[in-house]
Amino acid sequence: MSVLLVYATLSGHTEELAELIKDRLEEADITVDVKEAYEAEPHEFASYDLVIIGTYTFGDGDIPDDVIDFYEELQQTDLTGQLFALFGSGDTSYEHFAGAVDRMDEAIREQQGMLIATKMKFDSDNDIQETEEQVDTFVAEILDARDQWQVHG
Ligand SMILES: Cc1cc2nc3c(=O)[nH]c(=O)nc-3n(C[C@H](O)[C@H](O)[C@H](O)COP(=O)(O)O)c2cc1C
Repeated sequence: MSVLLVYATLSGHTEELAELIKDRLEEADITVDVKEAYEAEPHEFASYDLVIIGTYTFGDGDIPDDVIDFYEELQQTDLTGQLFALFGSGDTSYEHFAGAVDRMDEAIREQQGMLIATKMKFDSDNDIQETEEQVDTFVAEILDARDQWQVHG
């Protein structure tokens, strides 16, 4: 079973989350390839059982500039049968908390991709304990859905 984890970060929160998620998955003997969004290509998704995408949010709940090319390409890719999990770092003081995660969710659904876990939004104000608890919940849901990966993998 193999996972592609694509992330984008500006100040490091999403990168930290990506590392925690990767570590937890590797502890469960899952191979994880990590790429930043600017170097990832949606046409590679089909080589993986699961694609995890993590993004921060910029502007007014928007996809950040360094994710735009990846996002637009994803919007033009047939994602039928492809499995995803989504997470992102944001700040609850903004009107659209982690809005880029919702934009990504919409794009994946429009292209017939499927989310296997509840999308996870992390508040950058959270302390490490709260963050680790959320990561554990997110990864547990992904691991619980492993049967679905095997069907598709
Ligand atoms: C100009 C600007 C706009 C932002 N807009 C939003 C927003 O609309 N919603 C949100 O949840 N966070 C927003 N943020 C907060 C970042 O998404 C948040 O700090 C996040 O943790 C950054 O992740 P990173 O450390 O991986 O770069 C904004 C930050 C900046 C600097």
